[in-house]
Amino acid sequence: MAQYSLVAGSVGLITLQNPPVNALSAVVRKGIVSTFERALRDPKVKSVVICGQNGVFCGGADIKEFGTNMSGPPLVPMIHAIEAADKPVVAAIEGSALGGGLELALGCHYRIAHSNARLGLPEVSLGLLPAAGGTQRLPRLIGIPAALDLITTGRHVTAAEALQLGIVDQVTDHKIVDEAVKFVLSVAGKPLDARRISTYPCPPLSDLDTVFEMVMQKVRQRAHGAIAPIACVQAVQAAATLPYAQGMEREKELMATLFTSGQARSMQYCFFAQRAVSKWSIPSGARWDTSMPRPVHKAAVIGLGTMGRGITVALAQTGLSVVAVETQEKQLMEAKQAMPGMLERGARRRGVSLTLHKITYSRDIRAVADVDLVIEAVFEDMALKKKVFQQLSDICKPGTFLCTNTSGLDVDHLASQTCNPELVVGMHFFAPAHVMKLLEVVYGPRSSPQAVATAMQLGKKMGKVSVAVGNCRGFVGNRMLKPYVEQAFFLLEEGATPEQVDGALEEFGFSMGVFKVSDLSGLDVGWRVRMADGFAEPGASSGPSARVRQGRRYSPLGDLLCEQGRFGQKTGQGWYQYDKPGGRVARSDPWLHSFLAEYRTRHGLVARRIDNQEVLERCLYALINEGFRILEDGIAAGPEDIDLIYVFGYGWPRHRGGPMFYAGMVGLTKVLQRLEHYHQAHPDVPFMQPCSLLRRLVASGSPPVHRWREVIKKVHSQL
Ligand SMILES: CCCCCCCCCCCCCC(=O)CC(=O)SCCNC(=O)CCNC(=O)[C@H](O)C(C)(C)COP(=O)(O)OP(=O)(O)OC[C@H]1O[C@@H](n2cnc3c(N)ncnc32)[C@H](O)[C@@H]1OP(=O)(O)O
Ligand SMILES: NC(=O)C1=CN([C@@H]2O[C@H](COP(=O)(O)OP(=O)(O)OC[C@H]3O[C@@H](n4cnc5c(N)ncnc54)[C@H](O)[C@@H]3O)[C@@H](O)[C@H]2O)C=CC1
Repeated sequence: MAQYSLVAGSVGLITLQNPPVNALSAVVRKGIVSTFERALRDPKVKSVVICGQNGVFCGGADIKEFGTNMSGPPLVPMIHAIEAADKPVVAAIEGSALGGGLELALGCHYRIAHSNARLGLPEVSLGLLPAAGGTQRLPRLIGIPAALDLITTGRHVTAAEALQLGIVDQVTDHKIVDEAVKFVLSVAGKPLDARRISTYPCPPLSDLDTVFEMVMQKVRQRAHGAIAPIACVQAVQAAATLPYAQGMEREKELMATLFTSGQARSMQYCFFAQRAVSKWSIPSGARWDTSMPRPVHKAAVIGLGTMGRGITVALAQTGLSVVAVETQEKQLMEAKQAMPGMLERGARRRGVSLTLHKITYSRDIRAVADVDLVIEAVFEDMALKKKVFQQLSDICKPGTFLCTNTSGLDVDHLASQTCNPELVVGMHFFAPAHVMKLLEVVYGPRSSPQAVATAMQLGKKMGKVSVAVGNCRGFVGNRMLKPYVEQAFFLLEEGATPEQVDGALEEFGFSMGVFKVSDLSGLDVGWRVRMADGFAEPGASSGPSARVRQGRRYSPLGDLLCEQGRFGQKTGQGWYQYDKPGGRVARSDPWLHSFLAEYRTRHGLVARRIDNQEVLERCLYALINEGFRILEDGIAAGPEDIDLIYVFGYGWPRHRGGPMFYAGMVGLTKVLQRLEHYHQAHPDVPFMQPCSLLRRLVASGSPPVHRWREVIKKVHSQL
């Protein structure tokens, strides 16, 4: 709703009230319309201030309403009425003014912001565009280039930047409503014609066509198949080239296309999934709202290689004191040299000033004696990690949480090396750890609720999307990767090329295909895992039995490349070739193609033409099938957890909502049928055998993804 009061004798104060973010639900819109009409009618009222309750102006349209039959007064005429009023209207902005919230403010004649305010048009991240005049008013107010930047990226700006851009007229540190009232009294009687943004001409730009061509090209490249950013450019182009009324028509048309698209549904699902996973619960019964995290003031990182450096930076950025331990002098020196630059670039990326960081370095693990939490990031070697955990258990003060960044080793096994296994959890970061948003918090059977809660809270503080997952080989993300990569290898055996497989995945929306990613992270990583699992064996990659391991189909292709020293980018050769070791630009490698041809001949395989649909179905459905197994095993609490892990950790396109949501969009029956088809064709590939949970869901009528938990619960209760 919207509350109305008369203040200072002549100012109508409208307060949006819809906790927690004063979203513009039907009731709120109704409240604004009726209170505004009242203010206009009342002769005592000479001016109006619009503000939000509880320190937030407005978080925009009510996203929950999007999937429903929307009722109540529409936003566009409401904002027009405000702009057209003959009494001055000031938006008093504190906290967030986002989406429809900012569009409402742009309809006001003046905008005053508290210095804590964040403003933005984030609709693009929901698969939409700012369709309450945002695409038409913002370019008229701040110019085309700045408006394109804000609208196509959805980024939020601080009050200071908003002032600089000309979005707000004044920034204050004082009480926002008091300042707004003072301000509106000071402008009483001034003509309002020049304050109605819709009447402004769009600031001219020379060579408009070239500007839009270039922007469109850049946006298309970044979009990876998402349609909203492109529609955003088209809408701003309408603002630049058409009269306001026609621009509004174009905005509406483009919005209608986006609004009903599967992409918008997927992205809105991701928005709510992100909030849902923070409300974690685990099989022991521990939950986010009943488990108290312990404060962490001082942390330690053991091992300053690729991951340890990133984790140290991410911890230091939150203001924590960090003890960084590395046994190798050379690694320690390199880390000390690299980290200031990482911190500086991080501050720039986040738009904050670089503060003094409290990192101390040591080669001696005893330096961690007084910390509250340790994150171990030494080599992926169980024997070494066990030793480190034994040492930590001896050295650390009582109650210190001991966390491991292992990519997939048994967290419980590590916990059993310590005197207090309840203090042990996995904190699985993704490379580069100071940039990537995902954190898997891995609980073992003995992890205490407090340990899980502390790791989840620390992750949040570090700006991560933290997902609580159970302990199994590879946890959620890497476990699902195995069948996906395996299918990619099989496709090469059957006639595909890395270029084709990557091309199909990139067209689907991944920023990089599976082979390019392997080259980037190092082919030796997977090779070591396969050796540890007893799949890859030295000398066993050739010969007639090379393609069968442990009674199932196996492809030794990755092992063969590693045996040749082709580890990917780091060696300059992998599935592609690079201009030098460490090179970044993948080029097709004729050697690899001959190697594949010889391999097929040696094993009596006849290359066939494989279409992109088969590539996608086999790679993605194998991965999705494993996702169902993970749900069945109770390793992930729900499909949202898996989806966010893939969106934030593995480059799954957000506009496709994550693998489990995508399965629902494709149709569970179809996914099941195709898995059955591929399993029949490849009976020696266990990953293709449809999971019984998938069968169960199909038998229950393929409920929408938000209702899968009911079916999963039933499955678990019958175990
Ligand atoms: C047939 C075709 C017809 C086509 C015509 C279509 C007509 C439609 C016309 C509509 C035109 C309107 C255009 C428009 O205005 C579009 C929008 O405004 S879209 C919304 C844009 N806003 C956002 O994206 C902001 C989203 N929110 C946030 O970023 C953060 O929540 C925020 C920074 C505001 C606060 O962050 P934080 O303090 O960390 O809190 P949480 O994120 O945890 O949120 C708390 C709580 O609030 C819920 N929530 C937040 N924002 C919204 C929202 N806009 N709507 C609904 N609910 C929201 C959030 O889910 C949390 O609730 P939980 O219960 O905990 O999940
Ligand atoms: N590299 C990646 O992309 C990811 C790696 N991980 C995991 O993170 C861990 C570390 O991986 P990376 O950083 O890639 O390895 P890395 O090889 O780059 O670094 C490991 C570092 O640990 C140091 N070290 C070894 N023993 C030590 C000890 N006893 N005390 C202190 N330092 C010691 C080494 O000298 C080395 O600098 C592994 O468990 C790995 O599986 C997890 C996610 C992603």
